[in-house]
Amino acid sequence: MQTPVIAPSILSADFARLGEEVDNVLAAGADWVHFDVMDNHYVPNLTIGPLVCEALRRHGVTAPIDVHLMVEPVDRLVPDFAKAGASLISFHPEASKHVHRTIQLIKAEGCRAGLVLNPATPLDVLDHVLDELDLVLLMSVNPGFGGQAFIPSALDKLRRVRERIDASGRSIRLEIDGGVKPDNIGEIAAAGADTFVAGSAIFGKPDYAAVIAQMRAEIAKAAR
Ligand SMILES: O=C(CO)[C@H](O)[C@H](O)COP(=O)(O)O
Ligand SMILES: [Fe+2]
Repeated sequence: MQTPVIAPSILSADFARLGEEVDNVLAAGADWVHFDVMDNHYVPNLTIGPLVCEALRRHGVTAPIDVHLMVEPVDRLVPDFAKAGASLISFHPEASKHVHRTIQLIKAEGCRAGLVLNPATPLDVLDHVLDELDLVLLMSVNPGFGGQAFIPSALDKLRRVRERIDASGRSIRLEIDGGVKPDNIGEIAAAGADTFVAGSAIFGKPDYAAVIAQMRAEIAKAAR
């Protein structure tokens, strides 16, 4: 297993104090900042764009910023996020007319590229592009909102994507997003995830360090 990564979703942070919230969660042991971009078109919600990403970089955030684009169309925003300081950019195949081209665009802009599969998206979207990817992001809720319950069928899907990644021989991260909590993160890790997004489970508690430590302990237990 690659070194586990904990990527708190700032969707559940206090946006009025965003810089401080990100500083606090990174000081509490988080690895990446998961940055959810919603456009009220691909998903029925509206969040934040490149200006906020750039503001976090200007604030002094040096950790990887993991941009999850829930927008349609995708390509127009890729250079803006790259300039704003995104480290990874992931997108949904349904939102791009030319998935291979969008992956190449993200990489040409100097970012790592991820493809996001919704709960009902079949795995064959990975055919012909898996070798081009740095990350596969499996949604374990339908995209659009934080605080939803983990959909159990994501576990079997994780196992199947893990097999495909291992068979590819490449170091592609397998990220899970939606309803991840200390009490289910062990079985999620055992099913093959190595990168864990959690929004409400972390920002909904007063002690971020305690939740992150509990998550790491559960992941370590699952690896034994
Ligand atoms: O992409 C997302 C929603 O579309 C969020 O990253 C995700 O829902 C995280 O929130 P939580 O951990 O509260 O489920
Ligand atoms: Fe997300």
